[in-house]
Amino acid sequence: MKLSATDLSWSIGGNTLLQSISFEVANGEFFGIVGPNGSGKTTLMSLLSGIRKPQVGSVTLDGQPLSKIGRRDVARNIALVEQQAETGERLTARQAVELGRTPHLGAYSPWTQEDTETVNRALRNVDMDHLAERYWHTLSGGERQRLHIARALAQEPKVLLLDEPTNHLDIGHQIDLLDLVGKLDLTVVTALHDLNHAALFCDRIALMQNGSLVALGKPSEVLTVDCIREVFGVEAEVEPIGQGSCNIRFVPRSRIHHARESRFRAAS
Ligand SMILES: Nc1ncnc2c1ncn2[C@@H]1O[C@H](COP(=O)(O)OP(=O)(O)OP(=O)(O)O)[C@@H](O)[C@H]1O
Repeated sequence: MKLSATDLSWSIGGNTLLQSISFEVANGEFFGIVGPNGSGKTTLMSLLSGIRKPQVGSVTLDGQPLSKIGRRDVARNIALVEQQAETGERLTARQAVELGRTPHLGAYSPWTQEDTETVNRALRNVDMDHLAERYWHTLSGGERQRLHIARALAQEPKVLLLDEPTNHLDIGHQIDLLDLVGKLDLTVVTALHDLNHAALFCDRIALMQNGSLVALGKPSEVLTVDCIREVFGVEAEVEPIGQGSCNIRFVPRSRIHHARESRFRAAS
């Protein structure tokens, strides 16, 4: 399913959080949103998911404005994993994932064996099937995060929106999760902080700064030395590795100064 943002703006209390954002995410694309803290990634996600309504502009799903699609149909098509989602309920891991089936259930479509299988598959996909009967409050931050993803997978959406999905996960589960999500037959939009992960997994990247979209393209087109310096204030070496991807090596400022001084001492 194609997801489009056209001229999106959003303000609160006189502060402009998003300004004139436009892009299209193709069916099946893995699309990353990167940018420093406070650049507007979460705000953008909330508009793309329909949680917030744009004050200016529109979000469309296969050309149809979200505002014209009923809440239930939006939930059947779009799943959002929020950055700080919590549940205060006394639920087991399995019950938390079963909530993902809610948009598909109704008076004439009760729970079936197929729903159970969908939930089992989602639990297996995030490596949480062995903890399915554990209570939520007994699980670690990373295990809970994996369940949030499983709940979204159980929803069987066409578009998966992830706001920093690798938070709390160890490196093995970070890579497994992005790999899994990339292989699903879904349109994926994910906010990511790790630029190397964005470069490795995303087909294209949108770079945000102060509520504006400042670059859009393949990872190696967006994550250039100049762009990383300008937007993140960090020095880096970038090595293109083909197919629009790249490896980034960050260089702390103190080491740059140190290297320059060493060269100076060697020359004098
Ligand atoms: N309800 C609100 N009222 C006022 N300011 C807000 C509100 N929500 C967010 N902001 C501000 O808007 C800016 C963008 O926030 P947002 O959460 O979208 O950024 P982000 O890119 O997701 O940041 P992070 O990487 O830290 O998660 C921030 O400066 C934030 O403080």
